[in-house]
Amino acid sequence: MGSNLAAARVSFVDARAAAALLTRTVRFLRAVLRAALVWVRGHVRWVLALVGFAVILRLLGNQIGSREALVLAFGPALVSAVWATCWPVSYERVCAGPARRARWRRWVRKNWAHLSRECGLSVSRTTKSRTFGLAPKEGSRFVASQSQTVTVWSHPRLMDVTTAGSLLRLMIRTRTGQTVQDLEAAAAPLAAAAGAHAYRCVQMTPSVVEVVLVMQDSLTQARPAEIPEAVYLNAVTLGRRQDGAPWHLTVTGRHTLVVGCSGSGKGSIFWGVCAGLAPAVRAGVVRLWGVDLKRGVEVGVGRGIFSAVATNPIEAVALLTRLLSVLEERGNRMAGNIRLHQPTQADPLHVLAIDELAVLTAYTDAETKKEASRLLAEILTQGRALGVVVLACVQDPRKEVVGLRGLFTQTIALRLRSAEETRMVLGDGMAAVAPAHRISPALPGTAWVVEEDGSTDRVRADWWSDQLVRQVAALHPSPVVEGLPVAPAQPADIPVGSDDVTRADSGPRVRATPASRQRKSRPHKTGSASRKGSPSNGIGAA
Ligand SMILES: Nc1ncnc2c1ncn2[C@@H]1O[C@H](COP(=O)(O)OP(=O)(O)OP(=O)(O)O)[C@@H](O)[C@H]1O
Repeated sequence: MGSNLAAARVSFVDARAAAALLTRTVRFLRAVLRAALVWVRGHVRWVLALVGFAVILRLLGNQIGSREALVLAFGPALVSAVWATCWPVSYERVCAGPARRARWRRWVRKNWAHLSRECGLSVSRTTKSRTFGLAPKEGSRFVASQSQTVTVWSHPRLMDVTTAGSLLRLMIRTRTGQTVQDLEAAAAPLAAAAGAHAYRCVQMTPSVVEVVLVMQDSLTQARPAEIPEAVYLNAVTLGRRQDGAPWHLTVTGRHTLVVGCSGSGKGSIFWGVCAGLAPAVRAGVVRLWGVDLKRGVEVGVGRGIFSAVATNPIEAVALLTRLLSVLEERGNRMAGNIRLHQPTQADPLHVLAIDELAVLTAYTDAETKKEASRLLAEILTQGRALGVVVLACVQDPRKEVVGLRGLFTQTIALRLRSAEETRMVLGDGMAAVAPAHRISPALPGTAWVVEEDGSTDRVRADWWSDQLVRQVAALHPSPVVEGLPVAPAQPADIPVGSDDVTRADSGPRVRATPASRQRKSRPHKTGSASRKGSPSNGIGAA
């Protein structure tokens, strides 16, 4: 009985293994067949010519030649299909990628005259031409001329066509009477004709423009962020550009405004900057100040890397007041000595990161709003040279919501609701070349940015999960906790008396700034904060 059961179990396991093997084999064969069909479709002329040749040979009675022609027709399809199915990466690198790029280049070169004409880049003029020839007349020949009207086209010169990865680059020189703006205006129809996902124009010289067509969208796949290890001050790597190159955002000396509707992925950029600076925070050369007006849900996850956190408008005003005092003290110290602040451990770069700026500048009571806007405007106007920079995220870019929009020196447009919003965020005329309002909701973290040279680029931020943020916060905690001004009436709420508390647990030690010591004992000057009483526990406890 027992041996029967064991035998039945063995045969059941065998049957399951056989079924699994069969399923895998069928799947593999289906994938090979699909790849072979793709290959045949891409080389249809080659296949048809050889099949035709094989048929002719067979009709002529040459069996062997006919078989060889068929092997030549379908052999490469089979080899490519097996290669592509089993080793897709090497197939793409060695075979499919170079062949595809060569096809793009050939297509542009071959069709340039047609493309340029259809995209409105060429002009034509009609001229009369006269042809001369010999005509017979009464037995003798004489020279006769014939006049006809011909159309002569003049195209901009296609100087070079290059490819790299999924990019097709066309270097175009204007024809006489044309401007680079004409070339840029034709980039959209050129991209549509080439079936490109996106495009951008870079002006190389006063008469040469490089049109970069993105033939395959490399931003469709979300990519998780990596825990930063090196100390970078000037810039952080936020994700990738549409050509696959890393997307670096300059932090030092810039105030950054991130605009995107709900769910557009502002969190990725917020954490890309804050977590990207975390090693520098731990080293003591950067100090992060967090204002999270979504009740602290965003900053709460990685609170450890912040020196100070505010989670409601009242706390935010207190935090801004404190930061402004740091800025003023630094300004007094720098006056007449240096013009641009250089971050050091004793004198770090201060980064104020605000999530949901609108709560502070539009959706709170009038007095708090006014005070917050005043403080923020001062920080924005004076901070750049004094080593205090701002990163602010907001959903609604309208002037009545973000009145300080013009004081930010760089903007990132995530998914927006309308072309009008794109214009507000990126500037006049940008809705056509950087259409942030057309970003798919399925691609959160995708944004349009305007480069320093005025060119635009599409980028996608890497994805910061809560777990990753927590890991970064645990790995790179801020060695300093800023004490913020509190109203004397309720001093017990926050760790008063420890202005700059040096954390005992980890990281390099950073001494308190003289300013913070001076301000420690002063009563809070800001009307709204002191009026409303003490900020809650959210402040000062990083
Ligand atoms: N870079 C990214 N890559 C992939 N998915 C992302 C990325 N960024 C965000 N997401 C996804 O989009 C969702 C919304 O992101 P996020 O919370 O950052 O949006 P938000 O703009 O801050 O929205 P809200 O203003 O409503 O808080 C996330 O839960 C996540 O699933």
